[in-house]
Amino acid sequence: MVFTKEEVDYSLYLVTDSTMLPPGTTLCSQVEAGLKNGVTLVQIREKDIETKNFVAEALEVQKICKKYNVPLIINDRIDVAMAIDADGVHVGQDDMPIPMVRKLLGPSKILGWSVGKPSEVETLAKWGPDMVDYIGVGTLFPTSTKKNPKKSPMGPQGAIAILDALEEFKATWCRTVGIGGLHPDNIQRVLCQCVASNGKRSLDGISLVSDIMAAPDACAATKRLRGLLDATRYQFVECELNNTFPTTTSIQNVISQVSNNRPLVQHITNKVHQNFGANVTLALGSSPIMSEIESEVSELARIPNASLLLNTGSVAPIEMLKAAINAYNEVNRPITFDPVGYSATETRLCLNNTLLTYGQFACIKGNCSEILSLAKLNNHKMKGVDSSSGKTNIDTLVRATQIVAFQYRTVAVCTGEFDCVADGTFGGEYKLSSGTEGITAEDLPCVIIEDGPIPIMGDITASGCSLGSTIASFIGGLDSTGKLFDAVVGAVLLYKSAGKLASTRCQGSGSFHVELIDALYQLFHENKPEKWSASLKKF
Ligand SMILES: Cc1nc(C(=O)O)sc1CCOP(=O)(O)O
Ligand SMILES: C=C1C=NC(C(F)(F)F)=NC1=N
Repeated sequence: MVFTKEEVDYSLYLVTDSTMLPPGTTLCSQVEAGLKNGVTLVQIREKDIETKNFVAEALEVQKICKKYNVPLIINDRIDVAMAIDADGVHVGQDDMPIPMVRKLLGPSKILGWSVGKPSEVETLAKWGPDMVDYIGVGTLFPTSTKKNPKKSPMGPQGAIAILDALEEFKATWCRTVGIGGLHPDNIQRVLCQCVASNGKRSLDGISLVSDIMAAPDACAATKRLRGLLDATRYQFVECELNNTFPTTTSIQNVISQVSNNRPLVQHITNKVHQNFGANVTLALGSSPIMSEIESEVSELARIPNASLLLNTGSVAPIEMLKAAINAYNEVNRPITFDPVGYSATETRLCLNNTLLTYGQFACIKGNCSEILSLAKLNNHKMKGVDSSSGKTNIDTLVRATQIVAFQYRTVAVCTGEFDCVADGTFGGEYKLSSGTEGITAEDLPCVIIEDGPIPIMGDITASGCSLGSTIASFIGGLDSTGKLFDAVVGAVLLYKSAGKLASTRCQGSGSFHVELIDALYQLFHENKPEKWSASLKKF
């Protein structure tokens, strides 16, 4: 049977490996279990195997694929592919050059290429639509399946760059599958985040090896993967993600919910912020815990209304930070991420990028420099960890906030004299292939919160960090009907209003600290947002 290229379903692409089979299973039994439960494309990949055995194995697998009417791709071995009349071939960058492979295979066979950087996309685009039919985009996450990996994990943000290159070089025919360390805990995040910046395409599927080949129950493993692919929503928090414009009433409801639910706000943060952050959290009727103990993080995440504030000024070891992200993502409890000094040093850039690759955040909050850097609109390094002194115009700040919200599928906050809040969650919706159907970052809902300059805000420690505590409290305190965007906007509006109020009452930076806590306490417990001084307007 010959498959026309248009009808190939790339959604769940199994790549085999006979070196990781659990006891009692065979290569064929694992492949068949996959095909029975939703695998849509199979690739035989054997690194060190005698050709005779490879051919025998390929013929066996081919027979099973025919039974399920699924195409069979051979990795690297074009001779074997031709010998058994397989449906296609997959080659890597160091294998036989694509034009030669195409010449041997003929025009109707499926030809796949491993792609790890935009320049390789430019090359395939130049070859045109008769050459590469699909690309394996990776390595997304660390994996032990591929030996001597030459590529370091690119994460979803790296995949976005590849998708952008396909759009830039107009390789519209080319399909894409993500690969490398894909498992149920990161697949929906990948499907959500890996969208081209023009919104016109997302991954056409995922490709994996060990999640199925090493599974003692390959049927169950495949069913789980199929379920994640067929879902249309990635609900990474328990509250509502659909966006409506926040009103004083909806913000009042948020505060009532926080008051009633008294969220546990776990702070993993820098030493300077700890004490003040805990007091801000208490002023907001919430319960702070400053724990950096890896072994208790799963327990804390399971406490009702738990909420994590991850402020990367913390010196906690990266493994502990990863464990915390995992623990909260696993139970759909919110994480507020504050990439302090995002790109001020190589160390911080690497740490923050790793963490951003590693988890899904309900909110990413930063100052102008941090958000501009995250949005790659700030090509020079940040000056220290304080927000940049240079004035950036509001349009640029809004765009940067929207880009961060879009690319990380989160509610992004950019703080400064004007605070911007943009909602990039799309209600948690995602689609294979068609991305956000053309909706781009600049289409995202964005609000601006202002109350005039409050210069003294910059004269105390942890004022920015404590907005993080406020956001984490508000998100953590939501009921399942509460809306994420309302909570974040409400937190920023309250914090700005309290800052202004405290600045009118204080005698200097020392009393400002105290007045700020009092103002937060009073405005929170009074819960009359219509009286707050800060203004909220739609961008
Ligand atoms: C075959 C392969 N190619 C990769 C690439 O990055 O090109 S990563 C990889 C192995 C993926 O295995 P697992 O799903 O077990 O992580
Ligand atoms: C190295 C590889 C990278 N990607 C893919 C696939 F996902 F199938 F495209 N297969 C490989 N063998």
